[in-house]
Amino acid sequence: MEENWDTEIETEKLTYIPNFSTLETDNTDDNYSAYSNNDINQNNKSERNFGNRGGYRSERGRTSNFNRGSRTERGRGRGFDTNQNDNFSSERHVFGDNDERDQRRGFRGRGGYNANEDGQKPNAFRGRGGFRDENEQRRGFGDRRGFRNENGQRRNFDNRGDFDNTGEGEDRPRGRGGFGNFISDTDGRGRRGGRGGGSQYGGFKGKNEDGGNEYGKSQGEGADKEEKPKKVTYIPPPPPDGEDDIFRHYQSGINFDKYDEILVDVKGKDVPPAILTFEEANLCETLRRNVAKAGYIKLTPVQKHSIPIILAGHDLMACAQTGSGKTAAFLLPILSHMMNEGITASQFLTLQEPEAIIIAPTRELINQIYLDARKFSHGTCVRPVVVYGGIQPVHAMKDVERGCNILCATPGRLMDIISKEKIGLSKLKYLVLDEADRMLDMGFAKEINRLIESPGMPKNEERQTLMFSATYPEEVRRLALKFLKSNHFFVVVGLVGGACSDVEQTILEVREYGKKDRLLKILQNSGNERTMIFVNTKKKADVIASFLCQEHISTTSIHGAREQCQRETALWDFRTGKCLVIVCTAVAARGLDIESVQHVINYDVPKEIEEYVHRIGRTGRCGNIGKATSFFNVPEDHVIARPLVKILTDARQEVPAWLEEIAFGGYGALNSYYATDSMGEQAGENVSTPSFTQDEEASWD
Ligand SMILES: Nc1ncnc2c1ncn2[C@@H]1O[C@H](COP(=O)(O)OP(=O)(O)OP(=O)(O)O)[C@@H](O)[C@H]1O
Repeated sequence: MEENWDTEIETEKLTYIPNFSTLETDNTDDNYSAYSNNDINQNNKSERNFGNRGGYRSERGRTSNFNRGSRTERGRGRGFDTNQNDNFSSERHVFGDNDERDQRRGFRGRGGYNANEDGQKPNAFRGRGGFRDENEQRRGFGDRRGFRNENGQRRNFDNRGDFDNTGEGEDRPRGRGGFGNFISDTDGRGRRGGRGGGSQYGGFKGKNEDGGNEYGKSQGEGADKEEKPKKVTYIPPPPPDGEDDIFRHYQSGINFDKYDEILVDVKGKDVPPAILTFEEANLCETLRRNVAKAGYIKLTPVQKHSIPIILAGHDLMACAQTGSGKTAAFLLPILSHMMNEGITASQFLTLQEPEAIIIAPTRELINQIYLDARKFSHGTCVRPVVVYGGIQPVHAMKDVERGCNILCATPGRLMDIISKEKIGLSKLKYLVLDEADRMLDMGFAKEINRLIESPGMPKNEERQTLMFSATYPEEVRRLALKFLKSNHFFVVVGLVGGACSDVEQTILEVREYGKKDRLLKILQNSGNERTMIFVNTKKKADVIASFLCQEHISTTSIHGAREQCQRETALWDFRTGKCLVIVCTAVAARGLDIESVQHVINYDVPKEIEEYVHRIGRTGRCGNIGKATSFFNVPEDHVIARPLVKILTDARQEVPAWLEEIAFGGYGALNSYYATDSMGEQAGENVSTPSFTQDEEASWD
């Protein structure tokens, strides 16, 4: 989690400035996930790709995509279609058989990669120059490129790398070279097969490595020993400036008014009375105007109860269902205070002392909160700033120096910027932990403790501490007390940790080997629904995304091993509808507010029930309805059966009998399940081992 800021600054060199308008037409930087490598791309965009022989076999052993070209009959004439110079970018890639599009295809049976659209100009891998044989003659990706093998010979996207899916669906990584790093063995051989490998920027680490390799720390056995830490050069595009963009919002749904029926419990003494309208909040004129422009007419329950408590200067822990407006519940009273009491931070001081610090666990979420803060403070003198991992630190610091009243930050970057004495804490009045239970659990507790103990941090009694989440496991609630005043309030809208009642939940019993087929059927039958698919590992996210691309479903992915630029592009593609499907890890489970997500699919059921609640809460937001489908693989997921049944029951959802039996039938039920599974097969035959272990995305920041 700790980021090596010095390294980044020392080697600072701006190489890439994305521009969303370009990104739409030029996908060069959103190559598909792990394969993508801006490192390579930015220098010579045409020289990237995938080996036509490095194959990805489908579950039944058919070689469909990333084909082994000349080696297999079926493979001939197939491969990647890229209409543009991108690889694996979400939408344009079609992996099909011969058709007109073949003209421009890379990775064809014999042809290399005609990177240019017109096929005229040979970029690296054109003509017959694709991958040849194992003696490395006439191998595509010419010898000007990286990807050496373990023996130091240059190798590109060797056919021995990549993905071979053996028969019954175990996505088993093999591979020694090139994009072997895509899915590599645990032994690390071939991982990141050499300099220039995709792994440094968004490539994969092996199973036992942790996420977020934004500095390209290469640790695998097969890693090039000379490899230096990579600098972070990404500068996110400036947020949109026009009013239309700043205030863009989606409509609240038909169930918005039903929020009023949810019971609210406020624990604490002398509770300030709830407000019923925005007028009662006594916001200044500019804030009121901004609230109206944002499309807010009526308060949600968490807003009704939290705003007066915060305005009265109290500490607060608030729990309300996903998508019910918690962000505005803390932003509006903080801004209102600032407007009434005045702000002090001034421009062009190297040490900025913000009045408010907001922390959230993921980069994308903190950015979203920042955009909300920017929206509500539009036209005022309050200046919100955002800092998070994966972007050029110098850029972030310069932005802070321009003046910072509200600092939105991920914890690691926050601690870095404090230790660099760019941010002082002596004027801090509000400390907000969004997704508070996540911020206080094992993943981030150390950072939060360090923050609280930082020099200058006002004591509990001298600052206002606000915590928001849809879930609060009991042990976290106990931990939270340490950071709150003793007379704090606890607002509970509905049930603590309850799922959003506007999401229709379906639990399907699916074994590991059957998940792909099931997923495909669901997506093929669902028309054009915007869908988020959650898996438990970064590797699997890419595997499933490539599988869906192969099946002509425009898909992108977001996870901790992708470069920040790619993560943001993926999210943008999904938000704008360029890709209808996004495959995600836990990194996208919390807080993200994306319009019209109709369906959440838990391809893997998460290990913790809280994450389940947050994941399915990406749909059914702000009174809109949504649905969530979860593939419950009994051998792997039985542990979560009981809390899952509770969540379903509390949300008045149907509980399948088999799930109830597993949840409450004890070992007997499980044993009988193993003895004869639902398909009537004998014990053991179908008990799959997980393809991948869950790789905790602890370093989200
Ligand atoms: N009073 C309101 N009227 C209309 N829209 C609202 C109102 N309050 C919030 N919204 C909108 O509802 C959506 C969800 O809000 P928000 O992201 O704050 O939810 P949340 O409770 O923080 O969700 P999560 O638990 O997933 O983080 C946003 O698009 C937000 O702009």
